[in-house]
Amino acid sequence: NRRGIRQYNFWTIWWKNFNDVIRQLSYCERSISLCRDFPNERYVGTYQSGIPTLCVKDPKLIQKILTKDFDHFRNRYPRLPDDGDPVLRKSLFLLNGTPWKTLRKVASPIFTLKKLKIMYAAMMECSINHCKILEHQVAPDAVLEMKSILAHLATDIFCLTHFSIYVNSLSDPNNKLYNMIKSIFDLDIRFYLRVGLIKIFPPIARFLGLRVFNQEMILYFQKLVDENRKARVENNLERPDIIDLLYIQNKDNENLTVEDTTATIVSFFAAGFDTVSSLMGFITFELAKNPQKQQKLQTEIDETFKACNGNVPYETMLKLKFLDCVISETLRLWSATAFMERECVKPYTIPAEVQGEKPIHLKVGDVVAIPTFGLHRDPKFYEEPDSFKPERFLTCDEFFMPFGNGPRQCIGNRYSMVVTKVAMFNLFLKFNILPSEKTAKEIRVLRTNLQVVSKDGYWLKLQRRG
Ligand code: HEM
Repeated sequence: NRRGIRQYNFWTIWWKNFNDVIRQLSYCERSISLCRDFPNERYVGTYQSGIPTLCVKDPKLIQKILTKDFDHFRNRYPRLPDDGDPVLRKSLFLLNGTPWKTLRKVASPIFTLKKLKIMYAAMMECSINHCKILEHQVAPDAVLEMKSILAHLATDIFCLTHFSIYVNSLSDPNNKLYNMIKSIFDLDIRFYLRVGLIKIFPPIARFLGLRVFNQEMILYFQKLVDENRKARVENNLERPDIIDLLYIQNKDNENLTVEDTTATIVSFFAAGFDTVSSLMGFITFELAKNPQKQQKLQTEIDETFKACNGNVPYETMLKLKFLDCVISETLRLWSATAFMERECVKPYTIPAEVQGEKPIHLKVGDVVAIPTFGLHRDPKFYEEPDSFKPERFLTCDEFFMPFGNGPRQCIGNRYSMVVTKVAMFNLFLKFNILPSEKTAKEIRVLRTNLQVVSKDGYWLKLQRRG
């Protein structure tokens, strides 16, 4: 209020906090209510665990903050505290300043469309194999929790495209690598207690040797990366995968330590694995609830499959229009995070533009949040914002930032799109996906997860197609 920023009044803040605790609302609901309660404000003042935060809602201002004025907002607001772990500390997601810039420059060329083409055959192989296992091992019309089924597929694709390792986790659920990847997301009460203690009492946490992430998992990945790198260098091996692109083909590889490479790979898994399997889970859920859209997608898939004699080239896969619309509409409705955050690293002024506004002076350390989830469901930008209407993306040019924007946007956005296209193409080619008695009427988002996932899972019926 002192800086001339509108916010909820004092009692509403307390009432909303109380309501949040009682009803266990998710961050997504907060993101939506911030957008809908202040429809005409370009920005709103809010608090996150007591930290004053400027919540920016105006697409033009957001674009400026993320791109043109990026120099003022280079850092992501650190949600996870620094626990001294040499691997976590070097993760692309958490790095800031020059070390972030250097690593981002090294890692970005991995994910060009040309480089992703190298991995397309591996993605196709895993996906076709996965569907074959489902066809042979799962009873017709079985009701399955689709996210966990698709997490097996994501594991297989991630492991083959990162390390050239075949995991086949659906047939071998005890596979060590699969279980290590799953353990990244063991965000149980112990995880939050550890993070809380490291944040609030760092000396005690250091004394107790507490770390944010499971150290067995970090050491496992470190060993895997090290052995994988050594085997390639010693045997002059070339592989169509991310280790090859990041380390072997990289001219700056001497500057990349095992810790850098492990941290980069772990951050790809941590940032990408759950988001990709959730996206695929949400797509199956939305299409099960909207059978006409599913049929429309299957027509596109069947025609393409026939036209290519069953061998769909990479370029054709990328051009599938309706599949693209289905993925975009799902990303709009179910953005991976409720808010994106930046920390102000250089004083910044937001000039007054509208009557009643004052210039806002942001200081170093101030936090800016962008309510992506709420903006994607804002009726100002999207008609019937809570409905699943993929066709809107044939013409839509409204606010749409599922992968963020600017130099700190998601590095894996193209990779995610190719993996999801391949996986959904093969799945809907072979199966119809239908609701069952176990299917939730509507999705309730899990409050305790850092990413947007369904609390009740994605229980759906898998029916083989003719
Ligand atoms: C559907 C899948 C995914 C979604 C929706 C998603 C979304 C996002 C979002 C919203 C951000 C923050 C962007 C910003 O602050 O501007 C981000 C950052 C990031 N994502 Fe993703 N992501 C996905 C998959 C992946 C994958 C597959 C990878 C790795 C292969 C990945 C790696 C990263 C990394 C490393 C960052 C931090 C980048 C940096 O700070 O330089 N993501 N992602």
